[in-house]
Amino acid sequence: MKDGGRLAAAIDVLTEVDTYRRPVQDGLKEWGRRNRFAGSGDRLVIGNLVFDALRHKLSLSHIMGSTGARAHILATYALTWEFGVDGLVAALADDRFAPEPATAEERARLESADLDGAADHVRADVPEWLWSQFAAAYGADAVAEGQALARRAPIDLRVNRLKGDRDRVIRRMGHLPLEPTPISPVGLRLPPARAKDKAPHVQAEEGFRKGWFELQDEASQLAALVATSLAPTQVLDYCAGGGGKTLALAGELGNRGQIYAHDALKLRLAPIYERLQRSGARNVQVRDPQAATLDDLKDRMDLVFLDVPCSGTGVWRRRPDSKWRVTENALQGRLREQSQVLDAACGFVRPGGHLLYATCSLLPCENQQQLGAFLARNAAFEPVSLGERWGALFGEDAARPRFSEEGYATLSPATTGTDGFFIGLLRRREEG
Ligand SMILES: C[S@@+](CC[C@H](N)C(=O)[O-])C[C@H]1O[C@@H](n2cnc3c(N)ncnc32)[C@H](O)[C@@H]1O
Repeated sequence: MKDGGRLAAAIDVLTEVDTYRRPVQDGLKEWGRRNRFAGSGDRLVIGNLVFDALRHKLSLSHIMGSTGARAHILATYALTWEFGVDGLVAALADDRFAPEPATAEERARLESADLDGAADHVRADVPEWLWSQFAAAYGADAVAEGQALARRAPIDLRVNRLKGDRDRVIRRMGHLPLEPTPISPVGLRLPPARAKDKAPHVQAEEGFRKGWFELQDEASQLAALVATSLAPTQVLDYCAGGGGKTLALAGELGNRGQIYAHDALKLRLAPIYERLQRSGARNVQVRDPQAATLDDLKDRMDLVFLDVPCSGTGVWRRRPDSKWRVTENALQGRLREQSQVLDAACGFVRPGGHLLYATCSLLPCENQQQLGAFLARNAAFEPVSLGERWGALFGEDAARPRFSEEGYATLSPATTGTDGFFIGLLRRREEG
């Protein structure tokens, strides 16, 4: 396919995604079934166009004076992908499967790419109903935070210290442009793919199959490093899911102590068994909720790690379609789950032990406010400031997240170059 036909296909897919609020991957699959002539390269470019259009949905609507899929896709090609108006006009002229040529008004709007007079949430590409929370939390930086969340994310790898170190992985994977991550000492980063390019499929690498590394954003790596810096020997990963954090904790604990991996949903734990095998971790016990209870762990854990379900506002770079699907109702549901998880899991912490609460959200209601409410219900716990530890853990020159009064850390693409992520550390008082 030429670019003209790909632009037409992207408009079709985006129309479907917008109309039925479908995940992009479903829309792409359906389009692929109906158009079997398209190759994988075509599907990649079509997908990239749709995802990038969704990243900038509000600002592109303002520039184009239209909320339609055609306007968004044409603007993505000309502006975000930097083919310019001439490049777009040429692509549309060059292919009989292309959409209609750009109108004079479309061309003029693309030429001026004017965001003057656009509201802040439009310039930030943040859904309007969430803007008051963003603005309250990030003040003068809120637009920059939103804009950083609208860019493509790099691919971060976490090197598994049970199997080697960062230098070895760089040496053995010299065909990829890997760079050490700026903050995490076990992270490696690949730059985001540009425009039509395909991101490298790192899971096809020999090193992945051998367990030298896992895919994991730097923010999640840092949460695990904060946790293991407490040198815990008994750890409960209460919301272990597919095991991303469990594996990171295990990689740092060097097979010492015991990690219990639990999740409310047996199905969510399914990938963990194969991942643990690949990683070489031998100190992880998976507690399937249907087969085992956690009663024997009450009051015994040095550390309870809570990677709770959340709105996912911090990972919009990776899932731009989720930005427009999240609803007030869903957010309220997550808030209820988070407080239930906190109340259910805190009883496993031993006196003097720690509870680490993490979300991939940038909304204070899911983060510091959720912990504030928990502390009001549980006098046995107190906050532990990460602000004072950050430099000692990651180096005095390391980028610093925003720290709340209590010392909770909020990481974000704009401040730490990571996904948006919250880490709050609490300690159970000795007498609690
Ligand atoms: C953010 S995901 C965890 C991701 C995982 N830690 C990782 O790094 O791959 C949140 C998990 O919490 C689980 N969950 C939700 N409610 C729960 C509850 N009440 N108790 C335990 N787990 C719960 C969900 O099933 C989901 O797997």
